[in-house]
Amino acid sequence: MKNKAEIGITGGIASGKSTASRYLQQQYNLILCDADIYAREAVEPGSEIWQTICDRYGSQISLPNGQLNRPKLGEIIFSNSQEREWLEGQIHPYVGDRFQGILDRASPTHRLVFSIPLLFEAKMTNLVQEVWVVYCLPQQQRERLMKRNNLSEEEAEARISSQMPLEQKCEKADRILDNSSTEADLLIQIDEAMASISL
Ligand SMILES: CC(C)(COP(=O)(O)OP(=O)(O)OC[C@H]1O[C@@H](n2cnc3c(N)ncnc32)[C@H](O)[C@@H]1O)[C@@H](O)C(=O)NCCC(=O)NCCS
Ligand SMILES: Nc1ncnc2c1ncn2[C@@H]1O[C@H](COP(=O)(O)OP(=O)(O)OP(=O)(O)O)[C@@H](O)[C@H]1O
Repeated sequence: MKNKAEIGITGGIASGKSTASRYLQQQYNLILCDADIYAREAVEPGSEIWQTICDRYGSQISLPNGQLNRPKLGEIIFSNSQEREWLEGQIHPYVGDRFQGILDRASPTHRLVFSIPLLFEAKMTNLVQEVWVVYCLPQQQRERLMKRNNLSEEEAEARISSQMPLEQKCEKADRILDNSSTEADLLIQIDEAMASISL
């Protein structure tokens, strides 16, 4: 059993968390545990949370194969903060329990990195020893998100503004990774960080 993961990676949507955490997994053999995966697991067809969501939003929210219509759910929750908080209230306890279960089962020799987009918002800082925030400039974040998810400027802005401002996350960070230059530059900063904490 472990009390905490060595590193918690957070940041803004599309700021570069996956890029950073994948590198820690591949280059440094840390075991990567990703909140987005657990949030998807929580709403697998047939689960209790899936049923609760279907009951609330009706047939518009599921696809013919039973999976949730994620773009539709995104439209609903990113344009209405009450609905977003309701959905988070369903999913975050499941995600928190999932991380706790991993700590309970981990051997002290395992080195873990938890990637948690809403680490501060969902009050999950107690799960990790150090919080690393991946930062990029607001305009880059918007452009990367629009490009990757094929969103309009307005849709991208709604998603970004539903999270704690990235500047505020940086103030709470133990370490800031600046991803406003190239991806290669981000990886160099990770190498420097890893050298200084000798994991
Ligand atoms: C709204 C949903 C269905 C949209 O799904 P979609 O496949 O388009 O996006 P995906 O799940 O890959 O999330 C992409 C990114 O959006 C951001 N994001 C997700 N949920 C939220 C949220 N509630 N508030 C702010 N940002 C969020 C995160 O940075 C995440 O990495 C989905 O994001 C969801 O179920 N969100 C609620 C669960 C949650 O809070 N997840 C974050 C785990 S800490
Ligand atoms: N330094 C960079 N320069 C240009 N594009 C980048 C850079 N770093 C990441 N990207 C691109 O930006 C997008 C977001 O990166 P990534 O998926 O790592 O972010 P994320 O924080 O994990 O996103 P999400 O919150 O949506 O899960 C990806 O398409 C990625 O290829």
